[in-house]
Amino acid sequence: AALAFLVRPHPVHVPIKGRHVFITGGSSGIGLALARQAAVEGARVSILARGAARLQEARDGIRLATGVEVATFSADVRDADAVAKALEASGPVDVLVCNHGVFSPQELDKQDLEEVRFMVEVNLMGTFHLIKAALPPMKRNVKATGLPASIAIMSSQAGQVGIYGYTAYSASKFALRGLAEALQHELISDNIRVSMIFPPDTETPGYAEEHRRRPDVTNLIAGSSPGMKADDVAKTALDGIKSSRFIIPCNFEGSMLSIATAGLSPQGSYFTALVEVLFAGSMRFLGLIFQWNWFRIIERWHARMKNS
Ligand SMILES: NC(=O)C1=CN([C@@H]2O[C@H](COP(=O)(O)OP(=O)(O)OC[C@H]3O[C@@H](n4cnc5c(N)ncnc54)[C@H](OP(=O)(O)O)[C@@H]3O)[C@@H](O)[C@H]2O)C=CC1
Ligand SMILES: CCCCCCCCCCCCCCCC(=O)[C@@H](N)CO
Repeated sequence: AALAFLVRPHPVHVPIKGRHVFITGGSSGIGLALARQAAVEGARVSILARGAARLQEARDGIRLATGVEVATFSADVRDADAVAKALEASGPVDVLVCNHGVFSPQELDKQDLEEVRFMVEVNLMGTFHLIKAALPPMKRNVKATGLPASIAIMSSQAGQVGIYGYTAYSASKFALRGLAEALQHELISDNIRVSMIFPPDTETPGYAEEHRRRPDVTNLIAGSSPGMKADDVAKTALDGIKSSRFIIPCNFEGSMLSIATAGLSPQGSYFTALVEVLFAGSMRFLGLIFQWNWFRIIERWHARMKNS
């Protein structure tokens, strides 16, 4: 009962029908699935990415599948001015989904510093650029309509646990956690909710590309969490955003991982808060078992490399 009183912020329903949903990385993978599903649910959808050709293909594909015309904006999220211009042109956003992301897995010792900078610039700074540009009109729109708005950030399970091969990627995704938790404090009085989505490996063009170069150890560790289809991640993400959930896990392992890494994140659901409190200890214990297994994988892998 104490928890029912404590949980903050109280959940609200964030409607998307008839509202402006702006999705970055909407020309491929999870972002494209999100755009398609938001269109089906009657949202006015805008998608942003760099490549105009893939944006056009995405737009045609969504029109074919749903009859809905999405707006497309070609910009690199690393360019704050280009992002500001795109958001100016798109009009006030009710649900901003910062889904864009790049990932080049490699041991840091072997990785180019330029690749590290690239992931941090796109995944972290790109998200700052989007939020900075979207906030003023979003606040005005919430005041005018009285409806809650949402800023959703696409993280990853590698944004909840750092694993071999993902030093820069995990760093960029962990940083987004700090951004999201602080941002929710700053925006709660404006009736703007913040959500983070934590998918496992997901079948997308980006993942297909990544899989070609990902270290075997990373494949083995990431394999601890069963992969998902982009449509399923998108559905889970949209449901969580509409329910103003702060932490949105995508599979069962992700739910356990979210309990093990709940930290002091906001929790609006009394039931989830109860589960977090009851299972914190055992999830930590399970986490230790996963780390025991991962270090065993790493040891055996290096032993094999030495002998070969
Ligand atoms: N696939 C997976 O296994 C998982 C993915 N994620 C996260 O989900 C998100 C989407 O991943 P996924 O669908 O696989 O990615 P894809 O590589 O399939 O698509 C990435 C999208 O982001 C756009 N994008 C990339 N860089 C920029 C940039 N600098 N500026 C603007 N747009 C950009 C791409 O378009 P363009 O290149 O034309 O700019 C494309 O639309 C990422 O944040 C990723 O970290 C999380 C967990 C698992
Ligand atoms: C209580 C303990 C339970 C723990 C079980 C879960 C273990 C998760 C292992 C890490 C998975 C990393 C996936 C990265 C996906 C990704 O982001 C890349 N494909 C690039 O996009």
